Amino acid sequence: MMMSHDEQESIESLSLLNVVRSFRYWPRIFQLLWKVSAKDLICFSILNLIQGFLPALSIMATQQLINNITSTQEKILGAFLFFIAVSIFFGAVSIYQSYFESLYQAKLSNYTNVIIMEKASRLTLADFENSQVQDQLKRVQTDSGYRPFQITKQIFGIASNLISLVSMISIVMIWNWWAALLLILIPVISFFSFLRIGRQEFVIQWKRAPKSRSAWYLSYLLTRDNSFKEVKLYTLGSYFVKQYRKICEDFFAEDKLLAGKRLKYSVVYKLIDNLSSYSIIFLAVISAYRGQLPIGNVVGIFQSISQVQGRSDSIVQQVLGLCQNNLFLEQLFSFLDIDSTERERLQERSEIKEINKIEFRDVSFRYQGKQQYALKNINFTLEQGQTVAIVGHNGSGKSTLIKILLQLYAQTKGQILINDLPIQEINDVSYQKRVGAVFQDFVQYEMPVRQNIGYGNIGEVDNDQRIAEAASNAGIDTLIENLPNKLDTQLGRWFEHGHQLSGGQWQRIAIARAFMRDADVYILDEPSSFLDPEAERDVFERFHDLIKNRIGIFISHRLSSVNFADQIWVMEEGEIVEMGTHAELMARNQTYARLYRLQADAYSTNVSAV
Ligand SMILES: Nc1ncnc2c1ncn2[C@@H]1O[C@H](COP(=O)(O)OP(=O)(O)OP(=O)(O)O)[C@@H](O)[C@H]1O
Repeated sequence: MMMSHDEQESIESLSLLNVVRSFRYWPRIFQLLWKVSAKDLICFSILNLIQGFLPALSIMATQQLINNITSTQEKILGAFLFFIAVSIFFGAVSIYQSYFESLYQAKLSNYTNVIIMEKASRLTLADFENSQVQDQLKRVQTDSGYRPFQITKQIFGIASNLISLVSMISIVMIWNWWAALLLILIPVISFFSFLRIGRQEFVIQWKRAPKSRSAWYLSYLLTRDNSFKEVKLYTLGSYFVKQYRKICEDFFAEDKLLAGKRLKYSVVYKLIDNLSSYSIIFLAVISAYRGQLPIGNVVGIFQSISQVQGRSDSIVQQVLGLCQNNLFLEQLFSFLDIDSTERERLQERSEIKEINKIEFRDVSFRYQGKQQYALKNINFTLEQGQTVAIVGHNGSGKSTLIKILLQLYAQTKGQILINDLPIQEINDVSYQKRVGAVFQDFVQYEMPVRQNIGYGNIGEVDNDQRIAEAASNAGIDTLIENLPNKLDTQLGRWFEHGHQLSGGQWQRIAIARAFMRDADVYILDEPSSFLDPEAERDVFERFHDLIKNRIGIFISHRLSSVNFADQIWVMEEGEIVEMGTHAELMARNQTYARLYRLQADAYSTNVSAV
C-alpha cells in the first residue's frame, strides 16, 4: 500500500504523539498487573532484578579465578568456591524466574481476555455497529494473548538489563573511563537508529486493523456452514481466496519494505558497534602486554564488552517494543473506557419490577452517520393486555421501532415513557429483563437444546419443567421428545453429535427461549421468514393466548396472520401512517386494505391456478 509523503509524515507525527501520550497509562498497567496476581508479580520482578546483577557477579568470579591461578592454594580454592556459588545461584534464579514467568504469563493473558470479553458484553448496539469500535476491538483482541505479558517482560527486562549494563560499564570504568564512555555510545546509537523503524512498524500494524478485519471476514465466509452453501453455489470460493491472498500480499509487501530498512540500519549500527568494541579490546590487549592489566581483568573486559553489546541490543529492542506496546495499551484502555460514564449513571437509575404501559411521544431516530430519519414522530400508547401487529414495506422502520423500544439505541428525539416514567430514569437492565423477544436474525446457539431455550432465563437453565413448558408453548415439545438426548441433544453442525434443525424449528426454539422469561412484553419480529403460513398462524395464536394481560407486539409481512391483533399499525418511511383494528383499516380503504387485498388476491389466484 503506497502512502503519500504528507500522509506518511502526519501519521508518523501522530504515532510519536501517541507514544508520548500513551505513557499516561502506566499507572493503569501496573494496577492491572498487580490485580492479576500480586504474589507472582513480586516474585517475578525480584528475580528479574537479581538477574540484572548476576552477569557482573559472574564476570568478577571468573576474573578472580583466573587472577588467582598463580597465587596460594587457599586463594585458588576460595575463588573456585565463589565461582561455583555464583554459577549455582545464577542457574537457580533462572529456573525460578522461568517458573514464575510462565505462571504469570498464563494468568495475565486469561485476565486480559476476560476483561475484554466483559467489556464487549457491556457495549451498546450502536457501539457494536461503529466500525471504529470494531477496529479497536479487533486490535485488542488479536493482541491480548501476548502483548500484556510482553509489556511486563519488557518493563522488567529493561530494569534488569540496565542494572547489568551499568555494572558491566563499571567494570570497564575501573580500568579506563573513556573506554567505558565508548561503550555507552553503543546503546545510544542503536536506540536512535531503530526508533524510526519501530515507529513505522507500529503505524503499519495500526493501519492494518480494517484490512485484517476484511481478511478475517473472508476466511469466516469460507469456513462457516451458513455461508458455505452460497459460496459453493455462486462459486465465490476462488474469488474470496484471491481477495484474501491480495490482502496477505499487501501485508507482505509492507513487511518486506520494513525488513529492508531494518537490514540497512542493522548493518550501519553493527559496523559502529564492532568498531568501538574492537578498539576497546585492542587497548585492553596492549595494556595486558605492557603488564598494566592482569590477565583475569582482560578476560573480564572481553566478557563485559560482549555483555554490553547484548544487553544494549536488548534494551533498545525492549524500549522500542514498549513504545509499540504502549499504543496497544492506549487502544486497550480506551476500549475498556467506552461509555463507562453511561454505565455509572445507569447504577443511579431506578429499577422497575414490571412494565404495564409504554408510551412514545413524538419519537424520532436516525442511525449514526445517516442523514435520514429511520423513525419519524412516532406516537402511541400500549397498555397491559393489548396486542399490536406492525406491518409495512421492507425498510419502513418496523425493526428499528422494536430496537428503540428495547433501548438498544438510546439516542432518540422525543419522549419514551415506561409506566409514565421517562425511560432515561429507568435502569435499562431491569427494563430489558421484563421483555421477551424473538428477533428476525435470532441466534442459533451451537449448543444443546437446554441452553438454546434456557438462555432466555439463565437462572432456570437447569429447570427441566420450566424448559418443557416453554417448549410446549412454542409447539416443539414433540420435536424435543423425538431428539436422541431430548433436552441435552447438541444442536447445529459445529460440534460432535450435533443435530441439525430446519429453519422453522430453530425459530420455534428461539420462540421457546423468549417464553422462558416471565415477561410483561413479548415481541415477535417477522417469523414468516422461516415459518410456513400455517405454522406462523399457529405461533401467533399461541402467542396471543399466552400474552393475555401482557403487551404483545408482532411484526409480519403476511397480513392474513395478524388480523387477530387488537391494533394494526402500518409503517411507511419511518412513520406510522395507519392505526386501527383489521375491520377499521379495511373500512378506511387505504394502504392496509390495499396490501391485504393484494395478498388475498395472490392467494386466490394461486389456489385457482392449482
Ligand atoms: N444498523 C443500521 N444502521 C444504519 N441504518 C440502518 C440499520 N438498520 C436499519 N437501517 C436503516 O433503517 C431503515 C429502516 O430499517 P428497518 O430494519 O427498521 O426496516 P424494516 O421495516 O424492519 O424492514 P424489513 O421488513 O426489511 O425487516 C432502513 O432504511 C435501513 O436501511
